[in-house]
Amino acid sequence: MDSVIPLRTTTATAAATATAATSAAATVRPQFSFQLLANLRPKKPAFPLSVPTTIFTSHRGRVLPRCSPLRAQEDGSVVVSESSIPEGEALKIKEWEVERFQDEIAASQGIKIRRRPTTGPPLHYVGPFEFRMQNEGNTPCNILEEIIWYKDKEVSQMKEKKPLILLKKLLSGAPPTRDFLGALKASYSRTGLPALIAEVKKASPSRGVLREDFNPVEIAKAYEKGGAACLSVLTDQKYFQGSFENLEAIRNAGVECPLLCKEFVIEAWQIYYARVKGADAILLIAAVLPNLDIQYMIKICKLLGLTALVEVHDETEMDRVLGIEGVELIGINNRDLGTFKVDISNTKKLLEGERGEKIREKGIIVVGESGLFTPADIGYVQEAGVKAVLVGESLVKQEDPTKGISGLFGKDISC
Ligand SMILES: O=P(O)(O)OC[C@@H](O)[C@@H](O)c1c[nH]c2ccccc12
Repeated sequence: MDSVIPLRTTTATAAATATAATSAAATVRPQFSFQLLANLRPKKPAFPLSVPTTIFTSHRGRVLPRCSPLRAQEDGSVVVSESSIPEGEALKIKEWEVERFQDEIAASQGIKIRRRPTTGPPLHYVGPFEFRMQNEGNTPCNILEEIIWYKDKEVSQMKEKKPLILLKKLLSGAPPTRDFLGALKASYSRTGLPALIAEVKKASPSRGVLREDFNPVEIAKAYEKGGAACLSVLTDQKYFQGSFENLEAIRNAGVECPLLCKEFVIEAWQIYYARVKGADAILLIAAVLPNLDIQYMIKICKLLGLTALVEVHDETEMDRVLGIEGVELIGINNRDLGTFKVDISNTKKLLEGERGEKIREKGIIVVGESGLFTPADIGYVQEAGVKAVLVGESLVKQEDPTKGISGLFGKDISC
């Protein structure tokens, strides 16, 4: 007898349904079968909700059996034949379904970035040649999505080398973290100007290499001397030429400023890893993380003594983040990480009216991020309501980054 496998399932039901897939021939219909989930479904999904049968050919780089166990029916449904799905493959299918469910929750919150490709690269054969065809499901919609897909694979490999249990052991003897938020507040009261988070960044996908003779420790020391309240250190290797070694080296070189680990966090494991490598704060990007993930990650940060800088770029993200408990520090990125467009009036736009009111009521500190080059830019975002700024390019490019800081603020801000 045929049975229907719900394609959108919760984690709890995944294992049970996987067993169903192996034990019975089943008709797969790409629909919700739970009321609760139907409410979460976005009105206009950013990607097709139907399940492409090609997933069974390849999934997350792993090639599944080529003789597909699926047969298309006239009504558009797909029959899964009983004998041809080994249990391991059925579990992979379930895993895929759970991932799609998570993508749908994210999409319902306006998040366009998918955590992984929704279809594996479909294979086509012409004689002895194998072609990979691009489609919407296996092609990143923008650079941010490309980074996240790469990060997902990178983190899985890193986790295998350093499992959480090992990181927790390493943390038991780690020195305490420094107060990132406290340093920003103290600097603002001391200077009356937005506190500076100066960024140690060698390159970026939008600007290429910013500095050839890049010595992270020297740059960090120069920033500290110039009056930076905190530092931000890029740790992404592939797209920003950063590293965790840089973070560790700066921390071990006697720099006292609290350090922000500038990463693309998608899993809690990365927060533990950043802490082990000497971070005092970590970036959480709202364009990538659903609300529950942000809330849960903020709790982990508090547990580890880290400050969470939650980054937003538009009104939807700001409204989401303002509804999350425990947020103390919000960064407004003037750069759209999908298109690279920079517009510093974005900071002003997101702090106007009721949003600004709510931020003040909650005592949240706002950081103006990206595209700040002159004292006029600093004045503009301060006027808009920020108490801190995050600056990379305009400082890292200077021959002497210490002088770069006085140039940026129009005066010496060191103590
Ligand atoms: O170099 P700029 O334009 O001064 O920008 C610094 C910082 O805001 C930018 O590097 C940044 C902001 N959010 C990010 C998220 C990931 C990587 C980088 C970023």
